[in-house]
Amino acid sequence: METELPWNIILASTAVLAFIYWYFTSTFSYWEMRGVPFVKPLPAFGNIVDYILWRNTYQESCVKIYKKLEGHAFGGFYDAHKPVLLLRDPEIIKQVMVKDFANFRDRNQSIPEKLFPLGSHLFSLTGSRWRKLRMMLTPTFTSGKMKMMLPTIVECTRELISCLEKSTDSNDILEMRNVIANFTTDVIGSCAFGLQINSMKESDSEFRRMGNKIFKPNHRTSIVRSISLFFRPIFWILKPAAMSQEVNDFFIDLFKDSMSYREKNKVVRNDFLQLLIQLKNKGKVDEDRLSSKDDIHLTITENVSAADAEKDEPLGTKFNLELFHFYYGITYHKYMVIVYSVMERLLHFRTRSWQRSVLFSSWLGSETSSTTISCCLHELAANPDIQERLRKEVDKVLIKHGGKITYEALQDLKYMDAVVDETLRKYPPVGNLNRVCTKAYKIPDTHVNIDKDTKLIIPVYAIHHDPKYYPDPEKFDPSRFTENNIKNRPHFSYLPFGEGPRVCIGLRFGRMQVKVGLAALLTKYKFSVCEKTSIPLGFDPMSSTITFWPNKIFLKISHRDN
Ligand code: HEM
Repeated sequence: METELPWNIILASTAVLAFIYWYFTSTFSYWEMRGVPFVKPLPAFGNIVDYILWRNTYQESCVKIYKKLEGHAFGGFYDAHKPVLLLRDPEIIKQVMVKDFANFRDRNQSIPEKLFPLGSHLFSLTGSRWRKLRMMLTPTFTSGKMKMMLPTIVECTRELISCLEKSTDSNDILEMRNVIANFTTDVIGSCAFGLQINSMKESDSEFRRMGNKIFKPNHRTSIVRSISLFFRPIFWILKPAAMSQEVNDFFIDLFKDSMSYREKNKVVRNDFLQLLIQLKNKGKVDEDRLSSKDDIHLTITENVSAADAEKDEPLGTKFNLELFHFYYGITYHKYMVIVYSVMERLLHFRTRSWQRSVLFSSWLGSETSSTTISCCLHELAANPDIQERLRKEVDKVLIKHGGKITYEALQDLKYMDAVVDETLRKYPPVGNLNRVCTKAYKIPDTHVNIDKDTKLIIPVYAIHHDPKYYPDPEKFDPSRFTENNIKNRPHFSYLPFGEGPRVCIGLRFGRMQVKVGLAALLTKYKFSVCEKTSIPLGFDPMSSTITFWPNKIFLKISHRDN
């Protein structure tokens, strides 16, 4: 008997397939129609197939796109099916990040607050609300405040050094990413929670375990991330496990207990928690005057029209916390989120000016610092001559400053500055900067118009590895950062902390933490490569679109004189 073809099913399936094909390719003429050079996309995956399939990081996908656009100042590509403009030329980058900042004020990280009221924080805030918070925050990042925090960080190095002692006796091989993350966790514990976490001794501490739940790249967050590239609402529906009540409650209780302990026992320390207590009791924090010319770097120089200023909404009670990073599993500014949420819960009902409390949370950016220190140790181990030169400098400077790591001693570590700069060049923890066009814009001297809401990428990692600016880019060479060599490069070819009014607000805290950690380690220990060290260093493809995690960094550690 002849079976009848199920035409209705065939037609329905064809329509569904046609719709899917249309959905994933309908935007693919976007750049061609605007006369913008672009990289040919693959249906559905656009130009980031390797990232979506976890074959490389987003930064590495951008390197491939950057190379394909060689010879162009900018060009288009597709994030799955979303058109994105990639900027290559330092002059255009400067134009977007500084000169015409008013047209590109926001990041592409904004979150619909109605849908997800806890999603606002300095990194993701947009428009006038971002500007207002940024202006409030800036005075808390002055060199005066940094100087005040330094002893707390130095204190944390003692634990690091003493715990490594055992390993050096037996010439152990250590996974340095983990060791350094313990150190930066201790810094956070101490500066933000006023606690001695002792992560080195108790690497399975609850504090660490909860932190890892949120920030470490994992399969769940990576799956959510990949699927939501195709269909955005998935992002809001499939919340990664990190967003659990357990994690929130843990940090909130911890913070509450530390605060009430201090108040009851009249304990005073130079840290974030102290500033929070000040805020709670006085309604404001004593602000430092801008005390150094560098501080001006952090202030907003953007011109604000009177109309814009009038539109300023108060941050108000709607101004809630950053939990967005939980969703993407972004390892960006570790623990910042925790403090945001803790402060929200604690202060929301107690003080009308609670919203100012978010100022201090931004002080907490340790993931980027721990990536920087561990990548730097990796390079120092692979380049023993550089390690030795740096150690000699540290010795000399410490002798000059009475054997103490002081703020002034850190300023004298000039070669270390070059080593850190070179580390941040080769391994910029934030591998791509992003902006979104907030007001339609014509790229100067071209016929190209950028539509409002277009996403822009500044591919920091790719630029830092472009032989045009950094010959032999895979070579670790701190001499690239002598005054002369810096002058000979276009300014916007080095962007580890971003640029313009949205430059990293914690850059000084980050650098200070990195330099203190390195100085303490080098005075005692020597690092060398071993059979387990992977050269070159690879990256975890599950890293987020913004930051990347290096793979494990195995190094041999011994006493410096061995
Ligand atoms: C080595 C350490 C660090 C690196 C490499 C780094 C890098 C960056 C980069 C590239 C940006 C984006 C800038 C842009 O879009 O132009 C950024 C933004 C930001 N960083 Fe950092 N960062 C570090 C440490 C820190 C620390 C220690 C904190 C806080 C204490 C911090 C807080 C922030 C905040 C709040 C923003 C958003 C600023 C805004 O939008 O106004 N960062 N960081």
